[in-house]
Amino acid sequence: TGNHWGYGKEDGPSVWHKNYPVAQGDRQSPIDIVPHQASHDPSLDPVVLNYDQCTSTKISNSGTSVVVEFDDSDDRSVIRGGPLDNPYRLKQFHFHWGGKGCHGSEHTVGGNSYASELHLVHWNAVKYKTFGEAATAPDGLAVLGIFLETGDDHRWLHVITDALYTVKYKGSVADFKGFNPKCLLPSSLHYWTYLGSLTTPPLHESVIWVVLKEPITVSEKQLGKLRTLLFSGEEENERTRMENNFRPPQLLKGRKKSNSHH
Ligand SMILES: COc1ccc(/C(C)=C/C(=O)O)cc1
Ligand SMILES: [Zn+2]
Repeated sequence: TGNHWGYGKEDGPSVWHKNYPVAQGDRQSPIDIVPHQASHDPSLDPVVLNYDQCTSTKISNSGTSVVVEFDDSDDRSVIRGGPLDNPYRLKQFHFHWGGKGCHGSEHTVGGNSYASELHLVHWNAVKYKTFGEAATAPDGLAVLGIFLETGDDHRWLHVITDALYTVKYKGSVADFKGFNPKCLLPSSLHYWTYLGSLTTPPLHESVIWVVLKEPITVSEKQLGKLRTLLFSGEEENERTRMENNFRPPQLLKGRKKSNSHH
């Protein structure tokens, strides 16, 4: 039932346009970010993250990624400043990653991809009443993208990877309280920004993207734990490991190169 999409040969990014024609729109994400072509915009303010009162509520396997949800009933956890005219409330974060040793980020930088990419999804609760409404508005969502490169263990990522066994199968949900995503930020909030879209169906062109220039470092072992998740549900015969759940870069279609805050 419903529009089943995924990352396989038959249901992957190359055929999403059949059920979601906006996939061929003129502000689709992700994109290849070309640093030297990114116009440096001195009027761009720093991005500010107020995650201090931020606490997670649950973790789930959406069938396409692992998602950590937040209580977005007030403005306790917001992103503001930068290219944003309002504060945007944190709703959830999720990851995209590759297979063993190969790349898995969605945005690329000068044609190079990272091992993984973390997306913190926020919505404009000043202008819109619900997340669903914001998700279809041109300035409805702000997604903070953070690249993950492989190296040493990340000292806090284990809090997430140690909980993955509770959400192995599509559709599983578990309590996941008290996690503050502040611990997943790199030291610098220097960023690129551009107008784009969701990178999974329904691919709404409703996202102001803020992609941090500095990656965080995680170990191959920690990434490997993401790959122990399954795309498939507990009742399915096929056990398909969750990996390569990333959409490749899309055409700029006349968009100006990303703006850059030093
Ligand atoms: C209204 O339905 C939605 C479904 C997915 C999403 C996201 C947040 C997609 C993505 O992360 O690319 C938003 C709304
Ligand atoms: Zn994403």
